[in-house]
Amino acid sequence: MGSLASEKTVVGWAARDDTGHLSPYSYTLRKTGPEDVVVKVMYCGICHTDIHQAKNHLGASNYPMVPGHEVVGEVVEVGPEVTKYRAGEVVGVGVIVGCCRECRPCKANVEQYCNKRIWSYNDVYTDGRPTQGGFSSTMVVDQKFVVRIPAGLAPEQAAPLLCAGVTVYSPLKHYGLMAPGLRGGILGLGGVGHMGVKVAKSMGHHVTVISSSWKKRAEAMDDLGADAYLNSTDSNGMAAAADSLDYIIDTVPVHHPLEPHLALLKMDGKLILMGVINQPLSFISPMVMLGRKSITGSFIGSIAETEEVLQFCVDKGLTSQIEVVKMGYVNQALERLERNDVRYRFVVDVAGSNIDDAPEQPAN
Ligand SMILES: NC(=O)C1=CN([C@@H]2O[C@H](COP(=O)(O)OP(=O)(O)OC[C@H]3O[C@@H](n4cnc5c(N)ncnc54)[C@H](OP(=O)(O)O)[C@@H]3O)[C@@H](O)[C@H]2O)C=CC1
Ligand SMILES: O=C/C=C/c1ccc(O)c(O)c1
Ligand SMILES: [Zn+2]
Ligand SMILES: [Zn+2]
Repeated sequence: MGSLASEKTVVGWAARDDTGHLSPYSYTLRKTGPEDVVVKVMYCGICHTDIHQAKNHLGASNYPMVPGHEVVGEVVEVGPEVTKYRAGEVVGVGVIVGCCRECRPCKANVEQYCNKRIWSYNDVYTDGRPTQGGFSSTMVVDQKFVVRIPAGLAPEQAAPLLCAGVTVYSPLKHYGLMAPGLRGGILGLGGVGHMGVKVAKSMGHHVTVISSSWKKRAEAMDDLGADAYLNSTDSNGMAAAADSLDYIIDTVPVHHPLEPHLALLKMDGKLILMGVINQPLSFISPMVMLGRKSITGSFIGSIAETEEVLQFCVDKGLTSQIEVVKMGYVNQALERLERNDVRYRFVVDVAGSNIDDAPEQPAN
């Protein structure tokens, strides 16, 4: 309880420019405010968005930038008005750490859609400081944006649920796509996609993985439990699967054609875009008109949905498939993620990496 007497200096691993290379960086955290929770980071997942941001794919990156938004840690201190958490509890932090609390999305508890949302990194907090993410020893976060990690979930397992997990859960819930027996497609079998297979299977769906090669076929079917597998470059297989899916969760992080995937949808089917792509995607209008199909997008999930997906995973005994690495490996991990060489999520063991001892690297 109580607030820190002074600002605390911590070490995070920051990108200094659009090479996206991370190196140790010292910065100060704000003093613990009345509603703040101080989180000692244990684990942080690596999402493809961390590459987009560190490498400035969206043209809005500010440096130094400490990425990381799948954060699990231990509460080490709370502000005097914090009611939800106590020191010693294991908690999670995701993509959003602030919102206006007054707009329609905020009032509807879908604060991720608030136009005044504050991102957990590459943003500016209400006190004017840059926000910094979870590849750091410590974060200070408003209790509203902190979730409890339920008993029965290992902290490193929980990390990918805070972005990848809720990102697939939220649109399935919102669009009424949780009913058993639905036929779903997961386009792009990476961090988000593999959670898509697991969550959709747990809802009782028939799940087809749509991948860019044959490489992941055996693991998709045998390890993740997918029911069918399509290689999007196999036009015969794609044609045979036309008009078969109720929805597709599209996680591809680069420009790609939509029409071959729209053709897989049944009447009223939904193509749900997840990938952050800074170039226009295109399709001819009959591809959606002749079948009343929809193309939509979805952005992570709310804090309430994050709590729900964590409990959903406990209840269903659902785990993420992760490779745990130390912070010293983070640049290799980012490179491997970018070249599609991870099954399926890297999680950095931040607490086990002694990052406070690392000498700071000069900015380039
Ligand atoms: N909307 C939202 O709220 C969220 C959006 N995202 C975004 O979703 C996208 C996917 O994220 P994530 O799952 O972490 O990414 P991953 O890199 O883990 O997975 C992406 C998958 O897309 C496929 N792919 C096809 N072409 C490429 C390519 N050229 N380079 C890399 N992968 C390719 C691969 O699957 P295969 O081998 O099967 O073809 C790959 O495994 C990103 O753009 C990310 O920013 C992430 C989280 C939340
Ligand atoms: O990984 C989570 C963030 C996703 C995201 C979606 C859209 C967008 O414009 C971003 O900058 C990030
Ligand atoms: Zn993410
Ligand atoms: Zn708002």
